[in-house]
Amino acid sequence: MSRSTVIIKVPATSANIGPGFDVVGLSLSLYLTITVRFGPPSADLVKITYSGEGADEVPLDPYQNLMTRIALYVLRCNNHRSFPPDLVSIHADNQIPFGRGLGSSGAAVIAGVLLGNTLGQLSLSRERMLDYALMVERHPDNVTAALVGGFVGSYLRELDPVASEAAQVPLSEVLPEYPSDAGEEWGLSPPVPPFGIGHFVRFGWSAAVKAVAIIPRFELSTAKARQVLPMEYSRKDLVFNMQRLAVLTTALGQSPPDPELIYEAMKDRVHQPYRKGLIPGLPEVTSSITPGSHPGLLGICLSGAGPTILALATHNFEAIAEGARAIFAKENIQVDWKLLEVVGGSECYSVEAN
Ligand SMILES: Nc1ncnc2c1ncn2[C@@H]1O[C@H](COP(=O)(O)OP(=O)(O)O)[C@@H](O)[C@H]1O
Ligand SMILES: N[C@@H](CCOP(=O)(O)O)C(=O)O
Repeated sequence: MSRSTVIIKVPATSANIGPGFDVVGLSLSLYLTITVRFGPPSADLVKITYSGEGADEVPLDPYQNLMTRIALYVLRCNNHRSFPPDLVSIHADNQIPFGRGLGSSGAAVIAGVLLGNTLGQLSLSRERMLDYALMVERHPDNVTAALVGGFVGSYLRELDPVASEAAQVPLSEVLPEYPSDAGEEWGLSPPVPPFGIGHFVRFGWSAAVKAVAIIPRFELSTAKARQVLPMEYSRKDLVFNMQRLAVLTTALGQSPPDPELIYEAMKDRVHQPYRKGLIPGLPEVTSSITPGSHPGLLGICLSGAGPTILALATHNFEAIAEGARAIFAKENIQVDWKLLEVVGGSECYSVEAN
């Protein structure tokens, strides 16, 4: 009898929430859902299919696809040479748009780690799975929120020199682009993650606070949006952000939420000012849509590396989204918008095979 079908469900995330660059993340109600089917052992390569976002552009070769490459990385770190012979197919149904600042790659990384854990029957702890994810996605905000869910703050532990060196391995070595005709020996000894790289805490979240995601119809890769950031910051700008982040992490859990406090606490001087050249209309959206002009709004910022705008609000969602749409329209940018809930973290469960 073959193993039960396994479902892996990973939420979208919005990172930074204004001042918390590379520190805070929020899991949101759009999902990457993977269905993993098993059957009689065979030498055939697993068949990958996609539906939804990115289906027409994502590689379906398991040695090229981000999710299955990560699963293979986890397997090989745990002495499994390849995908198990009873793995028949993987279907990914994806609601998270690519390259928009809603954590599609973070979700794919977490899905890949959970997949590797399932395929190898490894029983990794949640903390250990985070170590694997952080070897691939080096900023913890998206992957931690996608794994554990909610409004989450995280830091990377300072590692001892040996562990630190292991964690600095170039991504191309952690995740080699396996050639499709890769032999058995390819990538057999990948760098195993040090233990306890990432640490996190979940903050309170007021049930009254919803997320309006205003999603421009263009992609911006996170790598490109990180290249425009400076290497150094002034003390003034760092203090500006830290003061706001300290207030924000508690303010978003208070009932009723205070718009005056939150609007100011979602301002940022560490990443948004440098990204405005990549996202026409960004400064006007974040400065002219306010709790005064749009009652119900609490705060507004870039979602992750952009170009999506995240507006946190208690009501008046459509008017807020339409206000942003009008500003982007002046820049000839079309947008879609979605009202999202803050949700729990990733799930992995078995269902009866059919
Ligand atoms: N479900 C997925 N399966 C495979 N690859 C994915 C998936 N989701 C995202 N990716 C890869 O990640 C890229 C987007 O990553 P990134 O630039 O970090 O943007 P985002 O803000 O969406 O995370 C996509 O172009 C694609 O190559
Ligand atoms: N802190 C990162 C977050 C990137 O998030 P993504 O959803 O755009 O991948 C950054 O701001 O670069």
